[in-house]
Amino acid sequence: MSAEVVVHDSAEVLAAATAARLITALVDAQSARGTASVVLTGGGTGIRILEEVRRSPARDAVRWDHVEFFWGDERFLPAGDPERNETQARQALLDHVGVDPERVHPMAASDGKFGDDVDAAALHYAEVLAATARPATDVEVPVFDVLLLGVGEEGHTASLFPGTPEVREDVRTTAAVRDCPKPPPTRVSLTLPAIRAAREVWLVTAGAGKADPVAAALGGAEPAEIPAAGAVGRDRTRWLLDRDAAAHLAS
Ligand SMILES: O=C1O[C@H](COP(=O)(O)O)[C@@H](O)[C@H](O)[C@H]1O
Repeated sequence: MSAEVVVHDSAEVLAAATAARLITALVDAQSARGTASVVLTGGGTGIRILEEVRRSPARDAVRWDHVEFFWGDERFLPAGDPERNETQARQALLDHVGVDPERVHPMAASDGKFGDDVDAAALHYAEVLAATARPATDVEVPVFDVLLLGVGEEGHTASLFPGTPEVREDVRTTAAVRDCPKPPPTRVSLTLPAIRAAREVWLVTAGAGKADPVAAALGGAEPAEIPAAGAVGRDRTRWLLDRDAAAHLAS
């Protein structure tokens, strides 16, 4: 199944249009199944999308207390640290809509019950995912309706970086990641098998610095070299880009 590519004029339009898509996808999932399940991403574009959802009057079409929230990756920092993806997502959206705290599933913080043991934190998140998995899935994760991902300048997605053992992981659903080239160095990430279990994977990125990894991923790069190339959904894979990020795609 080939990926869909949508190019918007600017990073602002990309964020607003993706927010509109996300609201619609959540409403559609709730109409079909009662609840919706979304995996959030960090990064500049990912958080801007959540801010656009917050600003949209259409956000009230979503039953936010019937949305299950997960994260694709987390920076392993103390709770409430401004660099944590969870902190940023809460400030951008989750603190402003009526979420059910029981349905919000952040990855552990470095001052939480596992202390600074990032392996234990990653293992625990795999257990959280398995606990909400449906029996029908072959990978022990919930069937995510939409899994949002960013793309790094070197091709990373979630916290799966090029040339690392974590991007080659083919059994476990989460990984502890150390020595990341992008700070902070210690993180927890979903693995590619967990990402590929989602119904829809949306890779959302903007800026000229992303043009090379985007072109490489869509040109068929090996996931071990460009991890974003390995992020595909069961039903749909969407690349949502601004013009700068799409600049090196063949027209
Ligand atoms: O560190 C991270 O970076 C990526 C990409 O972020 P961006 O600011 O370059 O868009 C993001 O996808 C990931 O969740 C985050 O932890």
